[in-house]
Amino acid sequence: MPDAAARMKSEVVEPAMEPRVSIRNLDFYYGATQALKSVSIDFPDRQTTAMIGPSGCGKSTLLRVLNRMYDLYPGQRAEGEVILDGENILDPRTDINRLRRRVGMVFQKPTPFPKSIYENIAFGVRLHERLSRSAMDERVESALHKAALWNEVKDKLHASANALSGGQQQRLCIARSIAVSPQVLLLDEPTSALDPISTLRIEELIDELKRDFTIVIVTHNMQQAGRCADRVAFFYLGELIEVSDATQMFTAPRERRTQEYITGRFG
Ligand SMILES: Nc1ncnc2c1ncn2[C@@H]1O[C@H](COP(=O)(O)OP(=O)(O)OP(=O)(O)O)[C@@H](O)[C@H]1O
Repeated sequence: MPDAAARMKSEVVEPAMEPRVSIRNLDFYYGATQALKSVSIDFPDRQTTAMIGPSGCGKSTLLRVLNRMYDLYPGQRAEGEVILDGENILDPRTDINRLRRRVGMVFQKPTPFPKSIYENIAFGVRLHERLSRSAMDERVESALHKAALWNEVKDKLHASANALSGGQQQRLCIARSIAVSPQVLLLDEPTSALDPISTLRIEELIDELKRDFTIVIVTHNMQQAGRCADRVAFFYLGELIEVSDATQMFTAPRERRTQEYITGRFG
């Protein structure tokens, strides 16, 4: 593959819509190990971008950069630019609390707090806003509606979130993230711990949510990327090899390595 990665660095494929996030020449290091190499990519507003690639290629690392999660770990550092609404979020002066409200994240394994369903949502909202009791009730209900969970939990809002099924817990985690009205929603393999029916519900939900949010999803499942994503980015060994709209990516990828990966020849 002659210089495919090098070409990508200079030739950022223009998205069809205004980017919500623009990443330019992003390098990321775990101590001496470089996990991302000069990555440049745009995440368009109100679209879903799926990040695919073999284990260890840097997908989760890129998500962790988008909300500065790596800040919690000494020795991890990012260089380059990640522009969100005109602001480079890698700037040390960035208000991390505000950033995490603007960029929500949902993890592979559902991670509800050991609290009631209601409190799982209200807790995060209180970190950022002071709402009256009735305004909070409305916020909780609206987030649960948006996460397609309201009908299943409306009669047991004060029951423990731990009593929900795995799929319901994951939708609760999505409700918790969207309750603070983020601009970007990061989903790190959100269905890999779920059964096929719950997976389908989350995929339908992602389709609904992209009307309001910019969504970036990491998935190992090519069918899922094909079903959910408007655009797909293929990473290999820390480099962005190719980013295209989903149809092109799965029917006529430009790079040989992408084709080999999506047809299951490695990874
Ligand atoms: N805490 C860490 N310390 C050192 N190296 C790390 C750490 N976390 C990840 N890495 C390395 O960074 C690279 C990228 O890892 P990352 O988790 O981003 O890959 P990934 O594409 O998300 O993989 P997977 O699909 O298996 O989740 C890998 O080489 C990995 O070994």
